[in-house]
Amino acid sequence: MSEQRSTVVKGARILGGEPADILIRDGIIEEVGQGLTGDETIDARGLIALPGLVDLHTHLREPGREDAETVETGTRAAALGGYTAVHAMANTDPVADTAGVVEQVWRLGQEAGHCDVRPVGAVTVGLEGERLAELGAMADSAARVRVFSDDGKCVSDAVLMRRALEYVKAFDGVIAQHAQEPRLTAGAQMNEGAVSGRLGLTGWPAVAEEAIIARDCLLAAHVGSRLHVCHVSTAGSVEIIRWAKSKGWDVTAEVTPHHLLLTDDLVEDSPVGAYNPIYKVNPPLRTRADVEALRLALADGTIDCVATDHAPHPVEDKETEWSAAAMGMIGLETALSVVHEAMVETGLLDWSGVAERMSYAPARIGRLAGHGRPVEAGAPANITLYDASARAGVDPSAFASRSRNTPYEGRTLPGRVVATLLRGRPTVLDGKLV
Ligand SMILES: NC(=O)N[C@@H](CC(=O)O)C(=O)O
Repeated sequence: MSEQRSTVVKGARILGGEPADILIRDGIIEEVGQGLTGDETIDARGLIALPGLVDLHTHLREPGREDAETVETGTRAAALGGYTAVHAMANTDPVADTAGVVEQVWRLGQEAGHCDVRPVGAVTVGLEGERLAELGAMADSAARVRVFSDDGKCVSDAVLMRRALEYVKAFDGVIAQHAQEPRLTAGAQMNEGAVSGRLGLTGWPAVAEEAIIARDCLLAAHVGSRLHVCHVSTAGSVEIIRWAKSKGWDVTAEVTPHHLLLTDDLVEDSPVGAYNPIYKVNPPLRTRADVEALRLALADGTIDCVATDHAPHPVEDKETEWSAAAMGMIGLETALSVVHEAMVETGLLDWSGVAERMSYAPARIGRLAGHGRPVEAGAPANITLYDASARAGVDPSAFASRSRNTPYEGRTLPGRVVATLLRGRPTVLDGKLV
């Protein structure tokens, strides 16, 4: 039998270390060393090699809102952002609450081929918070669902939450909770605090997030199951998660890039004026003190990973008055640069810390085989090549996402994803889709 063609990535600094060559054959890293040669060569001199990024929280909008994003456009954006796998959230139309829908999303991901798409299953039928969805059927389906979430809505009924936590133990699943006590946030428009007071917008108190996280940590401990907390946004939430982890409970958490960088002051005073819905997001942007606590928690491991909460919306749903605008920001194509600025340039994380929080941990939490492995011999060749010395203004018109609702337009961010390899096959080269 003839040997598969090989590729060598030349001179990459794995996790920012000394330059090395990475020899890839048949989708697997065969060898890491010096002076390696292959049938094809990718020049990676000066670039940092990271394990392919994994997102636990992506809204791909298909089926149902293809005007905002499709699996094709969202996974193109993911590849350009350095991702080799994304978890597609369940708040589609129809909702991903059956084996049929999750298999459809999984197949669309395979057909698109830009990165692996692992569907998230809804916890409750129609995200309505009344009856458990077919969790077992989704777990057993071809999509092999392990992460379940009603994201966008909170599983606020404590009995249902308990049952869901118990149920997923059978297949090592995890409930990813969108922690938002609904009655404490009825009509809420932005973080409750000094800025919401001045602007006259209904506040979204930190306690609405923290109360649910505290309850769910206790429930997860009570039934001995796994809880994952979506998009942690307050300093108080960090304290609760730190406490739950100190007890040895199986609780993990994510933070979004935007909650690591942006604050609620932007709603009042930003380069684009006040009341600009580009800053409207769920959970809301919080205070500088919250941002500082989230950064420290990500650095010390209290928060396990970064997840984008890439939430595309069409122009007509965002460019409207604040109270009518949709909540959400896109993030796949800027995530690594934002983490670079918030965590690496501040000295809080090095590149191995970034690899842990943007690749290893999310793959582990999602039980996603084949991703989140170190760049070393024997691992699948899922690799992101990053130019940490680049610096450029964010230009949304260049994005692959179908939507443009980025809060970073015009802002200069560090770094640039130069190439992404999915099982050895380049999905992005020279910063462009292959
Ligand atoms: N994160 C967001 O602001 N929006 C999410 C869902 C949500 O409301 O959490 C979306 O689907 O648009």
